[in-house]
Amino acid sequence: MGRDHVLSRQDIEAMVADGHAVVIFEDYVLRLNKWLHVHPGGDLAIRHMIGRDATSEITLYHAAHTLKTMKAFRIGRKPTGPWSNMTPPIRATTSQEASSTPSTPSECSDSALPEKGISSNQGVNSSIAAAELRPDHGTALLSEKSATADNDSHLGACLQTSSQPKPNSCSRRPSPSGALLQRQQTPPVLEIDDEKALEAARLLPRRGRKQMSPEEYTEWAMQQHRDLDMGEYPSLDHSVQLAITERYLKLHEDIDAQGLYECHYINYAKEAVRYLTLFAVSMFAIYKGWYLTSALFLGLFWHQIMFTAHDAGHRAITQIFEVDTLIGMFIADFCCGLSIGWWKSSHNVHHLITNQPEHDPDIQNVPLFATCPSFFKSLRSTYYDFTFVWDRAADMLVPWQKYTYYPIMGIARFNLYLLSWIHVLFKSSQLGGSKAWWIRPTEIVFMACYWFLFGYALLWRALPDWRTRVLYVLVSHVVTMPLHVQITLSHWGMSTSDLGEDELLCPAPAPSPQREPPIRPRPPSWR
Ligand code: HEM
Repeated sequence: MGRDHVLSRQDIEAMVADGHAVVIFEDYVLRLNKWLHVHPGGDLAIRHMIGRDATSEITLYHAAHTLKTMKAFRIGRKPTGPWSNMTPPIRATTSQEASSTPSTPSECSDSALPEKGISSNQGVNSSIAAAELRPDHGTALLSEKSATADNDSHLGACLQTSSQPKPNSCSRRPSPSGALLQRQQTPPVLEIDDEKALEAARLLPRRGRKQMSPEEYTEWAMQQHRDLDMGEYPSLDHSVQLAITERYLKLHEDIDAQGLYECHYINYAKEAVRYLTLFAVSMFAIYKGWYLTSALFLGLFWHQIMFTAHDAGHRAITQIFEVDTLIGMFIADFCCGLSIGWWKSSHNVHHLITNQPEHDPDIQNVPLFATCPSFFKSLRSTYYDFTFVWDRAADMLVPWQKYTYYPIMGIARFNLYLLSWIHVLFKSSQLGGSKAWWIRPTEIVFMACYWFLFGYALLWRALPDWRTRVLYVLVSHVVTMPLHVQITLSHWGMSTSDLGEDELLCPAPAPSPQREPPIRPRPPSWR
């Protein structure tokens, strides 16, 4: 079978079901099984795209010469017409949670159900799908199943996988023009076994919050968020999402035409002067014995220079993978003791699957903070391959998060040291070895240099006593707090609802310097 042979949707679905890493890129189907573990962008970046049209993501993240090499992975053409995204297997366990339908009256809402008994294993407002409660509660209730009975067919249609387009509609979100649009893809069919939970979920809106069990409350709160998003943001209808993509592309073209993507290296030179001044003042203060002043300026130096590390991590300075990674490594690992490899691997996943509680490492902070109700049930992180259990510590700490947030941000840098070392020492780096083989060993050397210079030469040799050393460490690290606050506040306040595979996650500009990779285009300005 030639590489130009058109594969049917069924063929592609079968390959995904058989565990093949298959993605769509432009008109072609790529099979990346052997590439997954050597991919310089990490295997998770690809796993989140399996069964999806990854044209935007691939175009955005790769250099022009890399894009040309993609041909080697072609196994055929995709069917003509727009590709309806499947749920990647890595998200399959949580896709049930994405199967929400608006709880406002619609053919799929409670009001469309028989008043009593809902008979239906099938006909539950899928909000309960997210009530995949903790196994230790013995209430992991939900399983995927096809709709069977004829009289439930409508309700079943409300709960189909997004990879199984059905003519029946679940979505009743208005289009920007105000017309009711039909969702082309619909969420999974679920079987609910536990009558109590079923009934509880059905009654949620009618009961006071205080009367709810923790599981009911969690489910209710998650549904509130989904409802809010369904009302606030553009319709999930394919044409609307496509229009958003086109507007992003237009924006990209305009920015490009105005030369705003061009990297003016002189600006980095000016930045460098600023960084070096801060560093020089810090060293001068040490020389003079003004230790806390020195700590203050060292903290300011770390705070400022990380912005350039961020650009380098996005390959946004020279656009050459090796050069930008080396710049990032010098700044992050050598000057600041933090792993750019860790940052790249987690930050790229963050941009590919922004603010989805199970997948985006940037919002996984239980037991210290919970940024959305999904964390109230124990949640497995696909990034850390670790379950964030909602335990007694979370029960105690999270209610106080509005008070603990700033103090914890003050010492957040210590956590970054820890994550960096865990990344370089214990994880077989999530950036695959092909083009990135040298990153991990170089990082270990650079980070060791940092600790030699900061830990030994500065703290141990240059400072007079332990009291000064402790104060120096605290002041220099707390000064960087605004950086952590800025980053976390800009993310944590945004929507975390998973609205399913129809939601646009990525606009599609081509690689250019000084630009952020894809984000969820959630600002209402697109309406
Ligand atoms: C689902 C599809 C894919 C996604 C989402 C993806 C994502 C990424 C990401 C996030 C990076 C890191 C960029 C950076 O650190 O600057 C990267 C780098 C890279 N990826 Fe992929 N990738 C995909 C498929 C592929 C394929 C099929 C190839 C095969 C040629 C490939 C080859 C590379 C290379 C060589 C790099 C290093 C940067 C470069 O040279 O452009 N990727 N990718």
